[in-house]
Amino acid sequence: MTTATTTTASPASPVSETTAPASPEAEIATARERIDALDAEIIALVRERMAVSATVQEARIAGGGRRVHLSREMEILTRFRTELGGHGTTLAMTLLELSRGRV
Ligand SMILES: C=C(O[C@@H]1C=C(C(=O)O)C=C[C@H]1O)C(=O)O
Repeated sequence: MTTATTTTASPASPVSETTAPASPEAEIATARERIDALDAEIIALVRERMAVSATVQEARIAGGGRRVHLSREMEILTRFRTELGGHGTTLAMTLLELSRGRV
């Protein structure tokens, strides 16, 4: 006969209770490693975005259209502003300039 095992939910905690508190220096070093990893991912994503954007632009130009599509850019600017505020607009403008050059 099998007996049911009961599990006790542990309280949500971002830090293990068995781990001693890290020194400020160790905490900073760990956080900076994560920042460096995130930055590497962001840079790879920006490069991928530039390549995908170039595909769209080349297809449109091959079809007789223009490189720039302003209403689509407005959608992107609005999304970034909605999510991130004024700096989101700045970030989106930089991404657009990286992706299609200066207009
Ligand atoms: C990639 C496109 O072409 C251009 C580049 C854009 C972008 O990088 O997001 C957006 C609009 C266009 O100016 C598109 O129309 O989707």
